[in-house]
Amino acid sequence: MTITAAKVIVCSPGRNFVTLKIDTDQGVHGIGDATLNGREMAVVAYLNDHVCPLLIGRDARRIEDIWQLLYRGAYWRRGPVTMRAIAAVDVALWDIKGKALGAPLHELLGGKSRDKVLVYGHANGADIEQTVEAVGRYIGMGYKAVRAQTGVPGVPLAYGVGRGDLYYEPADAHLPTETAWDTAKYLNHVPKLFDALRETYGFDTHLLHDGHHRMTPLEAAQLGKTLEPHKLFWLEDATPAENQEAFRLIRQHTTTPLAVGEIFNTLWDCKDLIQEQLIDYIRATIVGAGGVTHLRRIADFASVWGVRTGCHGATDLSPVTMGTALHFDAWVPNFGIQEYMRHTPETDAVFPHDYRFEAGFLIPGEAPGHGVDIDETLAAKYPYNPRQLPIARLTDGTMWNW
Ligand SMILES: O=C(O)[C@@H](O)[C@@H](O)[C@H](O)[C@H](O)CO
Ligand SMILES: [Mg+2]
Repeated sequence: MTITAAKVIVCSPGRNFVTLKIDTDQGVHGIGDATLNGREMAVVAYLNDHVCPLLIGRDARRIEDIWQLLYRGAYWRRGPVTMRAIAAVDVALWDIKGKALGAPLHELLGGKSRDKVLVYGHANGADIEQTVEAVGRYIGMGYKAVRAQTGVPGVPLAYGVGRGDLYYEPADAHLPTETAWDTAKYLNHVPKLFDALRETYGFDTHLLHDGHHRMTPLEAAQLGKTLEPHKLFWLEDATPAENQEAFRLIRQHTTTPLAVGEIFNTLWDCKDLIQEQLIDYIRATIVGAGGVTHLRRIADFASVWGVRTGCHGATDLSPVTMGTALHFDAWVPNFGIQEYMRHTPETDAVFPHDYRFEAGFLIPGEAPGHGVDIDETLAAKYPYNPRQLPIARLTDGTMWNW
């Protein structure tokens, strides 16, 4: 089965997506996601100029060899651009293999370990009252797990506070929106949110929270300790993780479960975090971490150390990544949870898919491959719309982590 064409499709049905379509001489095609929020065109160039020409004429069945070709063969390893390009090729090839064999992706991985995938939704509000109401709406929709973020008094445009009920897209302007940050105010305020949530809804719903890389390790340790009585499912991205050792300090001070990894690209970004059991959940996902082939390697390594998966699932990961992740989640033995931020109806129409939400779970579906396609005619109606993620500055103007 020979690869005859590889085409990059950029579209913006509400937000930007980069999609790779690979054709074969047997009439079977596969789709992969290569979206890198705010830096999309770098991956487009990487694919068009350096990867697609390498694929033509190769045997589409040799997924592992093509993965190694793109990883080792470039000489320059790792990084978000390279690994997203590799992920797009890898996912398209798994899709082709599934379609050629008439098997859904989870069958190729080893079959289902579970019939449905536990997901968490995103509830947020400008203040505690609004966030408590938003969490109630998610519980009303059947969610068993909800991430809660709230505005912080004195911190304009705090992370995680959306503008609508269901949809949240932080990449909102051609040039980055400036937001403010004050960790002391945040640390005083957030525990009050979780007091209110536990008082209102009890302990039957899993609650999660995202620190979005804003705290120092010691501040994160303090927050983790304060939130112990609230029994979070996890505290995410408590501190930046370039320095994996930073998590040792947090770990030594709190039993609040820790999750990190949405910006990780390879196993090398989380090797120490996992083998020293400094985290409980690894949040790397298909598009960020080199596709099914590499994420499976990370998950297997994590399983040795009792670390569970918690794939990133924000809206900047296209339905192609979501569909693929759900097959992965249905198979992976050390599954934890899957993030699920809903795509808009415009996005869903451009990417017809087989997965569906049912009472707090997503069901991957039984279509061959990953079950997600692209409607190219519809996609062409939504041209690229340059958008960047916001930046954050401390009150004295110092650049901080958004
Ligand atoms: O946990 C999450 O989903 C967030 O951290 C993301 O929304 C993140 O901000 C975006 O993926 C950035 O593009
Ligand atoms: Mg996050």
